[in-house]
Amino acid sequence: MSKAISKTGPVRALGAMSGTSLDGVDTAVIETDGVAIFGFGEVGYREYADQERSVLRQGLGKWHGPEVEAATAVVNKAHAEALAEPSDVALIGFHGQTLAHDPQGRRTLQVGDGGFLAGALGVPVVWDFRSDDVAMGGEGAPLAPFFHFACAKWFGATEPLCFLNLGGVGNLTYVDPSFERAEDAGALLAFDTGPANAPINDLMQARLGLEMDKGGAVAAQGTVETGALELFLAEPYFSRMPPKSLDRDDFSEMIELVQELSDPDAVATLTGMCAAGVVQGIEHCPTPPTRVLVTGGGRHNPVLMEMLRVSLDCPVDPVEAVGLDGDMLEAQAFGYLAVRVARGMATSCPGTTGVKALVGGGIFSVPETEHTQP
Ligand SMILES: Nc1ncnc2c1ncn2[C@@H]1O[C@H](COP(=O)(O)OP(=O)(O)OP(=O)(O)O)[C@@H](O)[C@H]1O
Ligand SMILES: CC(=O)N[C@H]1[C@@H]2OC[C@@H](O2)[C@@H](O)[C@@H]1O[C@H](C)C(=O)O
Repeated sequence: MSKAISKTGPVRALGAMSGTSLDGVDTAVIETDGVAIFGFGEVGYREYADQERSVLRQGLGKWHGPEVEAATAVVNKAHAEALAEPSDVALIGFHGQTLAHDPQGRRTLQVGDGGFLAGALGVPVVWDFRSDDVAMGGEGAPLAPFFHFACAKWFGATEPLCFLNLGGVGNLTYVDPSFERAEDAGALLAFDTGPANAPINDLMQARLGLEMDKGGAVAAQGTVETGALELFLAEPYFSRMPPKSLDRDDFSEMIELVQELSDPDAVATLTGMCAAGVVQGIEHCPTPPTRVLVTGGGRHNPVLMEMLRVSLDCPVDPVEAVGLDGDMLEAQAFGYLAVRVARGMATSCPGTTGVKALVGGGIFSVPETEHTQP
């Protein structure tokens, strides 16, 4: 297989994402020239074993030391397995696992070694997508917005709309598809809306020994406690102008706000907090979006989706409504971004991460030599 990436035309790239929920590695093929999407291909999923997940969990919030090394080994092994198929790809975009994120301190850590994976898989790997943006004063997240812009063009959107990712953390991208390029000032505004599923999962685990509130079944039995919700919304994060981003556990103390509540009321209230963060966030959009397209695991939670529908003035649908795959959008995004990095194109801009100028972040590692800048 040729190790060089052609300078023009579509590339078949494989993206991999290990998200803040710590459930597993999503992989997805995308065909793109770094601007337009030409097609979507095979998808895969490699779940973390319980023991692996607990190693990752122990690494959360740490920047170095044995826990970080152990988490790196888990991420390397899981991705070497997850990315072995399909083999006929020209490039891999490897996000890694975020252990810690502190843009104000100009540091962010996604573990996993792209140089090792390039050697193991025999395919060039783009990785460490966030560090350059953070080093240049950006938030380092979210990075999916350039891909969201391409998705809007792909399905023929003509009016401003939002993509909402409800993973462990929530993030929103406002897209104005009347602009020609994602880089154009005003085409994109993006930011993290607040905690999404992470606190719900944490509470479900701590109280009921369950991984998640499947189908919103527990929340559906409860009532949102408005006092706790108001305290949550008083957090300065919500009035801060975007772009802005969060670490997975930045709001971990919110569980204390629901400590005295019954299980159903506590879960309902955490679900309400996720929805309220989104509703508050949408107020920051330059114009009201004509629709909200929801991606990530939270779209499978009907209680959460209904809370959004009753509070927002536009249709709220899963991204499947426009032919996209909400379980794979982030993996596709990092395949897409890898092609942009390989071709020297930007991956973030002032509207997406608050960085002062366009940034094309990422390390490009080829199988023979490691850690080569593109
Ligand atoms: N059927 C379901 N019912 C309720 N919640 C669900 C369901 N399926 C998934 N979820 C929630 O979605 C979470 C997984 O979402 P997702 O895979 O988008 O997260 P992630 O990609 O790891 O996070 P992030 O986008 O923050 O990096 C699960 O941990 C769970 O909380
Ligand atoms: C630092 C980090 O890993 N951030 C993730 C996280 O998960 C959701 C939200 O917080 C988002 O900002 C980002 O991921 C998506 C893929 C992004 O960069 O667009």
